[in-house]
Amino acid sequence: MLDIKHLSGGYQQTSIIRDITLTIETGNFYALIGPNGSGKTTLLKLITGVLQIQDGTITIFNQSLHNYSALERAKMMAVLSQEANVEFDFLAEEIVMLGRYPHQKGFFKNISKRDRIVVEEVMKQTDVFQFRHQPFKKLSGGEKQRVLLAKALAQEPKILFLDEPTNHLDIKHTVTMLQHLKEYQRKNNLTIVAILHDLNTAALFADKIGLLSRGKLVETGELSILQNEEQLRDVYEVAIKNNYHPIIPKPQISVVPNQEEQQNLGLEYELKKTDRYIHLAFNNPLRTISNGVLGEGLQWCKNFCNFNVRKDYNGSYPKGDIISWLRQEEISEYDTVGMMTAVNLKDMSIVQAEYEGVKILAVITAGVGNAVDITEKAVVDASFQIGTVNIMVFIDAHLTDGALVNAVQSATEAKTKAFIDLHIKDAVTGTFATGTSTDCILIAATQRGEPTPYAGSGTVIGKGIGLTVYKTLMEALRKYEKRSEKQL
Ligand SMILES: Nc1ncnc2c1ncn2[C@@H]1O[C@H](COP(=O)(O)OP(=O)(O)OP(=O)(O)O)[C@@H](O)[C@H]1O
Repeated sequence: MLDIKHLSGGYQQTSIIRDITLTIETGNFYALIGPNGSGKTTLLKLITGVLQIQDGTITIFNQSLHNYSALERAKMMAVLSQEANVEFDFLAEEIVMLGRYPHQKGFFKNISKRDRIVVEEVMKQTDVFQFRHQPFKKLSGGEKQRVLLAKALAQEPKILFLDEPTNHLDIKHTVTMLQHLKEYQRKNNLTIVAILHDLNTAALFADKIGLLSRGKLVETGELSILQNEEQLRDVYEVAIKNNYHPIIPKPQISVVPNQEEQQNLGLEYELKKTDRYIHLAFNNPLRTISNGVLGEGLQWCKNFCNFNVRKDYNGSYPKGDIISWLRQEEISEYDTVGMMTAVNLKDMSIVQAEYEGVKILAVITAGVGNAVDITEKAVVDASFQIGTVNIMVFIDAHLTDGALVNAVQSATEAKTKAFIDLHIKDAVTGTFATGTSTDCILIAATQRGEPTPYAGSGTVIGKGIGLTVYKTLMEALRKYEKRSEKQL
């Protein structure tokens, strides 16, 4: 355990670090974050004994730092400093071997078999084994950094101090280096104290965080420090929005730069309609939430497509099919929400309305062959009928993520109401259907104006969505009904 109490210190008479108290548990990966000049490197230098402390105490494994001899310290802690470009006139392997020095015995410090094994192992782990016979100075910045990390690991320290270890590394080597370090940390109960500038990297790999500002510790503790937008904004003097990594439950942050004023054309779009597909193209990306086959979840999209498929379509990779159709039409697959339907696209309904100054557009294709009452226990009939409701709602307003979810709810309530009013039934249970088994929905907002947190039935936008979706869906369902009757 590393225990720091009321620590102050710096250079000559200047106190850079002021009254810092913090504990780092053994086996933790502790990330020190903070803006340039906040004192991170100075704090590391005080902890590693490079700088004299002016006040306070540092206790490592229950002993004052000052009670350790130089050799004991070298065995206990290794440092990977920022000075990766020091010009050593050695081969890469010789540099790494220097890390074994505190473990070597005798006057001549002979290299043992174990030294060689450790050096080979750490060089492989840091992906520099292939450079072992090359002069250190001829390596690239990132390769040098990895060789110096290998040297630090060769020391087999109990505490590893890293000053911006990923500074020169590309994304692959950043991730692999930190993954190796995590593995090392777990296997050897290694304590890592790392200065990291990239807060998202810190969030992915650190167990605990310390936030420094102007030589003071603003906060130390859990990763939730990275979710405090206000505190980060005050310390870094830049607007920050927190969110989550899409795959793993770790916080991530996005900086919000001052945007150049861009013309947002609201709900202006071009509509292309063929027998095969409907395409609405907007000039500006819209904030979207959808369960589209393509572009699902929260995204920013400019293109919205609904593709017609045969009634017996049974693609094994529908997303891939949509991507190939988009490519044929030269529509970017990266900012597109793509849906599928077996409904005749001639029966698409489109309604634009305005409610207290908010414009709302609904584009719907509807069939009810797969109508289902979601509250009944019956098994869903898997046979494919022409029967999907694809709802696209475009709103000229600024919706928060929560409001987007609210909007999905409002549109869904309107859909169910239309089903009930038209007495559409679940073919298996005979009860009123609440939707169909493969319904798709998109809410897209222009994000013009002030953010609004709600879009439920108690709000103008929510009501607007409800009324527009209901009207559009009723029209689409009537068209579907007419065509079905004709076909009978
Ligand atoms: N050798 C030195 N002598 C005097 N002052 C120094 C010295 N090194 C750094 N400082 C000062 O100490 C303060 C903190 O510097 P430090 O390098 O600890 O910050 P940092 O948080 O690591 O910054 P960065 O993110 O830019 O690396 C700065 O104001 C810096 O000018």
